[in-house]
Amino acid sequence: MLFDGFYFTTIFHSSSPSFFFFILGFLSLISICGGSSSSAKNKSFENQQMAKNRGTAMSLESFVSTMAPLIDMEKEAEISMSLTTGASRNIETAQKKGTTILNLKCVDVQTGLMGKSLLEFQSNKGDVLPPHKFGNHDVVVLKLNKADLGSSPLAQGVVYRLRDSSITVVFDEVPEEGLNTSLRLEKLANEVTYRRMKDTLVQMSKGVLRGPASDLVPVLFGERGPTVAKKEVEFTPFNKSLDQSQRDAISKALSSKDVFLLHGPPGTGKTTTVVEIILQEVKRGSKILACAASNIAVDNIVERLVPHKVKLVRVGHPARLLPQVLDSALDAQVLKGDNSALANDIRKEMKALNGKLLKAKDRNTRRGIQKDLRALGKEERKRQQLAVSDVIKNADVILTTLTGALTRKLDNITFDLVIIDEGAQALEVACWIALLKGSRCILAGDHLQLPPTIQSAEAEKKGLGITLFERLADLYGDEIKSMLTVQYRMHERIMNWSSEELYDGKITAHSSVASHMVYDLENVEKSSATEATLLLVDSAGCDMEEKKDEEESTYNEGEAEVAMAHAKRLIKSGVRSCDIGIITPYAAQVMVLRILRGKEEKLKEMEISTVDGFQGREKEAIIISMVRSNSKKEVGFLKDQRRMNVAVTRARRQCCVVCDTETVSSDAFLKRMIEYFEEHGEYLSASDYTNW
Ligand SMILES: Nc1ncnc2c1ncn2[C@@H]1O[C@H](COP(=O)(O)OP(=O)(O)OP(=O)(O)O)[C@@H](O)[C@H]1O
Repeated sequence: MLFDGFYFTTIFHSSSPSFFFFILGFLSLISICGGSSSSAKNKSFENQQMAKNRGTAMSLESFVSTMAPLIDMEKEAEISMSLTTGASRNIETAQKKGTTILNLKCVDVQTGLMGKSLLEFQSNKGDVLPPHKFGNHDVVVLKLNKADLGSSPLAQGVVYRLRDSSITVVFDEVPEEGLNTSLRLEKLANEVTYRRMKDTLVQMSKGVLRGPASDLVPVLFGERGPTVAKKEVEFTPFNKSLDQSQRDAISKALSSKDVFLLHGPPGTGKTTTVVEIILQEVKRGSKILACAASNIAVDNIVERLVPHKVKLVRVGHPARLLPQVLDSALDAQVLKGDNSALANDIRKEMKALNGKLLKAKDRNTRRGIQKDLRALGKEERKRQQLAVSDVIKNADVILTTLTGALTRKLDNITFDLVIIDEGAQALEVACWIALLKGSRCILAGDHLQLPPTIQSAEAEKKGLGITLFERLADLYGDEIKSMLTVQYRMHERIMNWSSEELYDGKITAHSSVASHMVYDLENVEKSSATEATLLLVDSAGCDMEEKKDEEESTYNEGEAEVAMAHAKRLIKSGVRSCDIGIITPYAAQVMVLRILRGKEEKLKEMEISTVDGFQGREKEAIIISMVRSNSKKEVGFLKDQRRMNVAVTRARRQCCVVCDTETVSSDAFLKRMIEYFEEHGEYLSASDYTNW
């Protein structure tokens, strides 16, 4: 059974992709990016986006009053998608929607992640899990399979690992009973995130003008212009291989006194540059809060800082961290501290006293023990808090997700600099959680890739999706922004399409990648499959119409077969399956592709994902299945230029697009893309694969 295109169908009403501007206190929506016209080739998207408009400044007050209801809308939209409090009151419906996984058995229990319990679940039948919307780091509850809706859970945990046939969840403790029976997992709406954003808005409406960000707030709301050091800061790089655009950006960042935007198109070393900025700032004696919207982006920075022996701490739930950064985790460092050892001794003492209390018969003795226990409890909490604050105070760099920055552990800690990576993928309100803690900020990102995912179409329409990065780029333009211009991922033919369409042709390919080919990879032979850099496989006229599943999500079985066939050709020429990725805008198509992959042992390691799920990643060879093929020539959200930009730029050495050119060419932007592939790449008919 196929099912819903998940949120993508509901979130992105991209038949008219639009960006919206605020105008002084009133929410005024001005579309600056409607459907492309056929003569739009030279009208760069970047220019449209960057149309400088100082009139778009928005007051703090109007920001708060506009965002508060939008956050509520977004929260409601997320909750209505979840089972327990949402509209779907039936467990089978919830499984269909993907918010519950029924009929599970616990197949493994392990201890790890600083004393937590890792439980692995598989389907009772032992095969692939049913289609679901669970993702890494989601908060879930475990229940007996047959338990009533609304019944209390056996335990609440965090998703740690997801495989096609199993899901591993981290719990604080192993549930005492029920593990031997049939179980189900329910995904919870993440209300904490919304609460934290609302708390931040409240904070912004009150005392920010006295807080650490008091000088920053007026600049970010356009009341006062940004300032820079009189003399551009010179520096000796730690990373000797930085290119000129990276050096220029770092110098500009170090010279900025309040705000700087690092614009990093795909593969241009944005994180490399962020890491160098952090190292330079630490050298200057700054205390830095480094954040990103996602855990993985935060961990990427941690991983790259560790070899430089920076005093850093990663704040966050251990289940959400990459295993390789666990040593940097706050919990791990706290355990090593003196105060933590003391707290531990106190807990032992309390355990012994509790034993005595159970045996004590005399009232006075009992009272005395209880008094001691209270005092020890207080001391234990104090030592525990001290252990945490010792680590935080000692660190030069604290790294956490944006929402993680609201933890009590960071209360009253102020920073000289707040750095936000993936700044163009974070809600502005979420950015403010971190920004309120510092007097200066640097945002890194690319507003020409996909923006944050928004569940509520209405909230999106009313401007929730406008990122701070985008807003500041509009407000101040190049005054506060530098773009990285050398990319280290793609063959230049793959890059050129993106560079011309979205970045004014300003990107160049580094010589190490400019002409690299699939057949240059170890053990890969030259063949018709590996010789192409760009490959267009056309399904027009091949009877491969798209279909809709019962929840109106789109898939295309014919195209999926063709994408698989191309992957098999690559593997036959020696390409490792882990070096290939198939991406598609539609989640229903992901399911079709995964079912096909399940039939082929040699394709096991090949990743299949939505485009949105693959942002920030790369593969040697990428196969894009566009799905849309219909007589009305509807292309839906394929026409969002940012989504196609992300899709194509995931490829290092080969990008293969499988599509119905007759359908997708109805959109001018996609038509130009098809023409580019035809002109600079190879063209095959889908029938060349089906008759293979
Ligand atoms: N100056 C440089 N010289 C050589 N290689 C570089 C340089 N800068 C970045 N790279 C390499 O380019 C690759 C991408 O770098 P990085 O991960 O910093 O990019 P990014 O812009 O953050 O990526 P994404 O497009 O996923 O956002 C990495 O392998 C990195 O080592």
